[in-house]
Amino acid sequence: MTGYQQALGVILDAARPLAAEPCRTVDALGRITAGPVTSNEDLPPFDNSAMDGFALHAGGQTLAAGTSFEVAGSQSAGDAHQRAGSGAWEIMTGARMPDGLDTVVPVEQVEILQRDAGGRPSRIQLTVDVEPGRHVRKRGEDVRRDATIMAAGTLMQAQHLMLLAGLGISEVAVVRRPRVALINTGRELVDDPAQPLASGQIRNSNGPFLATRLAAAGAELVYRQTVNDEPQAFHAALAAARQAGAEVVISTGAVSMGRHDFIPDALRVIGAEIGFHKVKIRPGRPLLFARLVDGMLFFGLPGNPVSSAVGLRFFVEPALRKMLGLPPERPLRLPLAQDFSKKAGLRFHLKGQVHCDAGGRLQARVLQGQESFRIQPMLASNAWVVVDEDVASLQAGELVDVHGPGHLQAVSISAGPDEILLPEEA
Ligand SMILES: Nc1nc2c(c(=O)[nH]1)N[C@H]1C(S)=C(S)[C@@H](COP(=O)(O)OP(=O)(O)OC[C@H]3O[C@@H](n4cnc5c(N)ncnc54)[C@H](O)[C@@H]3O)O[C@H]1N2
Ligand code: MOO
Repeated sequence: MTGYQQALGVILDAARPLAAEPCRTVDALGRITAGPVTSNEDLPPFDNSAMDGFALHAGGQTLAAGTSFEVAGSQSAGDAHQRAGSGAWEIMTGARMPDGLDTVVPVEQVEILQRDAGGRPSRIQLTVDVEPGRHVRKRGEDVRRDATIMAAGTLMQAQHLMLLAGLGISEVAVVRRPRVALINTGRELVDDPAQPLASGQIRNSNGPFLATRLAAAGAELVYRQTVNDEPQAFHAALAAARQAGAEVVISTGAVSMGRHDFIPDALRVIGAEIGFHKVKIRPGRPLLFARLVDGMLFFGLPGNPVSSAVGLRFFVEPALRKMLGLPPERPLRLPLAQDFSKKAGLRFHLKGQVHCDAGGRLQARVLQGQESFRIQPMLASNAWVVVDEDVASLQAGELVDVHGPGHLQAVSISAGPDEILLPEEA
């Protein structure tokens, strides 16, 4: 049987980085930059006031408390540049500094000595010493024109869109999303939640989960189909996936030892090159990886819900990462909350929970209910705890590898070691 690292090597050899495509900034959430992004503008675009107050000329000297100034003009946010001349200018937060002025004193730090007929300040006096350059946000202080603002391989989130918007960058080069097809196999599966179950039927829970996770992993789901256990139906779905432009095909079910586990043979008859079948892991041992004749990558994930989740997270997602131009993931290393023992010779991927101990330090816990058919414990899980093949037991406090729920989703931290809601307690 293939070890996990060896299997990963086979997958990464087969996966190829994808090309860049332009993307409107407004649509760039969750996309990955294909190259460095450079600013064409200064941010802020001009020197401006950080406070509501009065703009002054200090010329490098501290202005002493008690100094008084005529108020020569007023400048609000949005006003174009003006020449200041002598005296102070009333100024609002964000307003462009009048030419010749270099310092702002907040309105709270002046006494208004006189007002004009309209009630506006016409003469002021400083109540504190004012350092030169105070409360002025300089042109380009945040970002200089021609500066690199993002490296290649940056996952764009709201803050990236804010900076791009702030710099007037309306389009970015992103890595094209890997196009993925999902085929759920099994004559027992019912897709429509409104349809009552006939005897022997179950609901297709893997389909919605995998579709959701694929989107979160940066892929585009171009085709999805549920098929029975007939190779013809599977071959038809494969053809439709190809037609839809899929470059990765994921199936669930029918990869183990049963009479209806047709996937390996159905792949062989169409000339697929099987990279591996069965990996030294739990859950998800019967997992299969193949390359189809046209170069499509094929992942045959086992049908049990958690096995399919592990297959996606630890086999498909590394391939997507490579296609997206991202480096391999580095797990967190966190102390284990409890003693844990397992079968040596298999790498375990466990429903885990990261939380803070009583002292506020992070810990990782292996949840109860690890069987691969059990979905409910996944609701208490915010991370995957991974224990390597050669390890048989770990003591509380030893470090373990912890992975987020998806390769683009960091571990979120639970407030406390919430017990999972077990069926008998529900
Ligand atoms: N004799 C052996 N039997 C099994 C072995 C083995 O080594 N020898 N391995 C077990 C392991 S481990 C797993 S995992 C499963 C994998 O089986 P398959 O990938 O062939 O999957 P199925 O038999 O089609 O389904 C397994 C299980 O999952 C349910 N299922 C399938 N699809 C879905 C779906 N879309 N949503 C929800 N649940 C689904 C299905 O009804 C079965 O209960 O094989 C073991 N057997
Ligand atoms: O290991 Mo199989 O993946 O479900 O139980």
